[in-house]
Amino acid sequence: MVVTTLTQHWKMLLQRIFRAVIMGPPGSGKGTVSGRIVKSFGLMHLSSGDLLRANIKDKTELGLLMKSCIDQGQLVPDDVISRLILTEMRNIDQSSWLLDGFPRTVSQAESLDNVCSVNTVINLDVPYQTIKQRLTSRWLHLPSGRVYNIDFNPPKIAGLDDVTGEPLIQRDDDTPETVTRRLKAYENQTRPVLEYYRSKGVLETFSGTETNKIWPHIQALLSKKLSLQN
Ligand SMILES: Nc1nc2c(ncn2[C@@H]2O[C@H](COP(=O)(O)OP(=O)(O)O)[C@@H](O)[C@H]2O)c(=O)[nH]1
Ligand SMILES: Nc1ncnc2c1ncn2[C@@H]1O[C@H](COP(=O)(O)OP(=O)(O)O)[C@@H](O)[C@H]1O
Repeated sequence: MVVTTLTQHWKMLLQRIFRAVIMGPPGSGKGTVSGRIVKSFGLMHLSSGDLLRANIKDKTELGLLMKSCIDQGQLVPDDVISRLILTEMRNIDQSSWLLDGFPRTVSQAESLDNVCSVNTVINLDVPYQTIKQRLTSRWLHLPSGRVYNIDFNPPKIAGLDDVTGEPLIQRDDDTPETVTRRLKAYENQTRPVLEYYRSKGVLETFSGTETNKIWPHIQALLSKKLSLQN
């Protein structure tokens, strides 16, 4: 008897390449939902924030240059992040993928469009008040990007990653003042990207305050879209 896991099942269905983007303000649950999408559907996951933090941790020239920008709650320059992401995408261009945190400006969306078109954009619409509460209790496993929350999904052992047992950190840009600046940047620079994708007919918005309530709707949408395209 052939036993296939759920992920293998979706990988078999994903013979044609499916390209998705997940958007939403800081703390809306992009990383959390991405983890679930990867687990359920086997898409490759590329997170611009994880990539930037890996560069900072490794003290690359780019990381050192971008750190102050990120710590001040500003977006890094379009040309820098577009080059970084589009280069990384070459490693996964034979697979179906999910971009998390990119594009964040209309200019970045146009750069992506010059390379390929996106099938679906998942937009997490979570109230700012909910976000502010979540981010002060976010903990991160830097090497993997796994996120925890003291209230929502605490690690099994406080301060340690469930999988590796390595220490968790709090992000320098998760202070209340910096979160306010990041929300302003979202409002001014990223919200127009939603309109950009809405006009292309690929935007799917999910509103709510709890990831566990939003997730079944995202799961249903992706099951439908992935079955339809094969
Ligand atoms: N209380 C609560 N926290 C959540 C929920 N969903 C995600 N989180 C936490 O909120 C924080 C931000 O989520 P994350 O996925 O990192 O958001 P991102 O910044 O959009 O990638 C993390 O600490 C998550 O563990 C939820 O439904 N309720
Ligand atoms: N596409 C992007 N364009 C510009 N800056 C970015 C981009 N992605 C990430 N950054 C920078 O990295 C920071 C952290 O991003 P991310 O981990 O996606 O955080 P968030 O939890 O705010 O969604 C952003 O506040 C910004 O400074």
